[in-house]
Amino acid sequence: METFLRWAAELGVSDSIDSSRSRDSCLGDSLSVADFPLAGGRGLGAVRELRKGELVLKVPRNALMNTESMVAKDEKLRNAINLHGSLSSTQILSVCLLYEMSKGKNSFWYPYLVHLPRDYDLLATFGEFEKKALQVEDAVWATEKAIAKSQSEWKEAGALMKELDLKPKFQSFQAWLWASATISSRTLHIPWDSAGCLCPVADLFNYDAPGDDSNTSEGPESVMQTSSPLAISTNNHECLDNAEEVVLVVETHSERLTDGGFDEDANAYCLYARRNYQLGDQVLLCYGTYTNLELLEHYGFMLEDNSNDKVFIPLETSVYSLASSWPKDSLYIHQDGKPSFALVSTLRLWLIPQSQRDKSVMRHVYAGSQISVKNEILVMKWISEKCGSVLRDLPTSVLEDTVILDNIHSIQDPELHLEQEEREAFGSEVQTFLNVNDLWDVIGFSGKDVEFSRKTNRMMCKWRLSVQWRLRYKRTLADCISYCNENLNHLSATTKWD
Ligand SMILES: C[S@@+](CC[C@H](N)C(=O)[O-])C[C@H]1O[C@@H](n2cnc3c(N)ncnc32)[C@H](O)[C@@H]1O
Repeated sequence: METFLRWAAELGVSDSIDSSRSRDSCLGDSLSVADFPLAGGRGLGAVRELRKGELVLKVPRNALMNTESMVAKDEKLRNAINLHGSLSSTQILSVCLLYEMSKGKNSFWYPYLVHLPRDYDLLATFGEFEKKALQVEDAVWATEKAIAKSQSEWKEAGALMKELDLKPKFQSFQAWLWASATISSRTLHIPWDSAGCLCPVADLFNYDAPGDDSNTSEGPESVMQTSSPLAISTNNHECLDNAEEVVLVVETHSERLTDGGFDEDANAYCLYARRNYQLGDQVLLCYGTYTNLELLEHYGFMLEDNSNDKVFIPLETSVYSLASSWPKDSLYIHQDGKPSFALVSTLRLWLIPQSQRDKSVMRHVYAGSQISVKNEILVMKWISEKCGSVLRDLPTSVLEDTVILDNIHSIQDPELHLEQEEREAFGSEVQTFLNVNDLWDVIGFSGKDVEFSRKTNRMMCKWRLSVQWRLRYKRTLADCISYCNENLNHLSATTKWD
């Protein structure tokens, strides 16, 4: 890491206001590399108090790794790419990255490349077992789509990789998955290439979800390359009774979701503090607004506490056609269990007989007000029953998933010795994992001095992510049922007095 930080300093990467001073490391004045086991692992910590909006890192253009900068240093690469103009800019960047990796120590970016992760947990890298462990149809489908997309992009890029005479290991699908995951999870946005750029040192910032502070942040634009689908709103639910307020929330949320960008005048990537930090705090970057499934797809992790998470429940086609005023993806349940403004409004309308959908009813619906207590009871009952039926149809319950996560933890813990009875009590999913990986003997060893293979470790990490994701999904549905039931109690009390 020291060699890398010295190399970066030589290129002008700096976390200091006085970037003219020559230094042994590009960090140390504002930031340092540290481990944050509970929030992204390796990341950047504050070595002093940082003020919101303050410039914390500058990476000059000559350090950025993008198609243009790689091609400029290599004529063979330039000529080959010119022959394959039909590939997307992301495919070309992936090939360039693999080509640069294949140069080993001869690559200009070698000191940076050796510190890239070896493995990723993005959906496209999931095997059959981990994919199935997601359980929820939408998530399984998103995984299949991500895998199929990677495969077809890899095949399309095959001719260019052959042209470059890459060694077979750099042409393999495994290598392609690695390169495209590196690009998906680490590139920053640049105006001149839609594939973005790899930005040494700046790609060590871990993720902070845009929260309440995002709309008042004074820092410049946010930066991560992967498109950030803007949420309709993260907290519009609180505005149920005022449709105008909802519009305001949507607008302010979409205003500022970023913490830096390429500065033409400075000819450098500039990163700013998105809030105040104390000495030792992890300094984070907002890559955009993502649900947990999107975080898994583009970055290979999820957040237990993600105010941008959304749970979609199956709705009748007639509900969607009624919801023409709201996009389909606005009909969801917030992570805290509250149904979205659009979902509640649409159901209010859907659950009232067509003959009664007059102007005054429509006005109530669009203003976010309840139509009548009777209608509101139907809405809450409907949502609660739907969530219940989704939960019942899934192969495991919240409790079973909690036990499976504990089992995964025990299997991963090198210190823990599992007694025979404990092993025999494993459920069928854990047993399948142990069978597939031939691990029954290994987990019985005291102190587990036998190490798992890299493949087993990777599979276990992805499996754990799948279980965490589906458990979070189920908890949201369970919280939604509680929310509806509370409302129902309140509404029935009201009707008693009517
Ligand atoms: C741009 S890199 C950040 C630096 C990265 N931790 C490293 O060691 O190189 C993005 C990756 O960091 C991890 N990450 C970032 N933020 C995270 C968070 N809040 N929780 C868990 N993992 C996170 C994910 O693996 C993600 O794909």
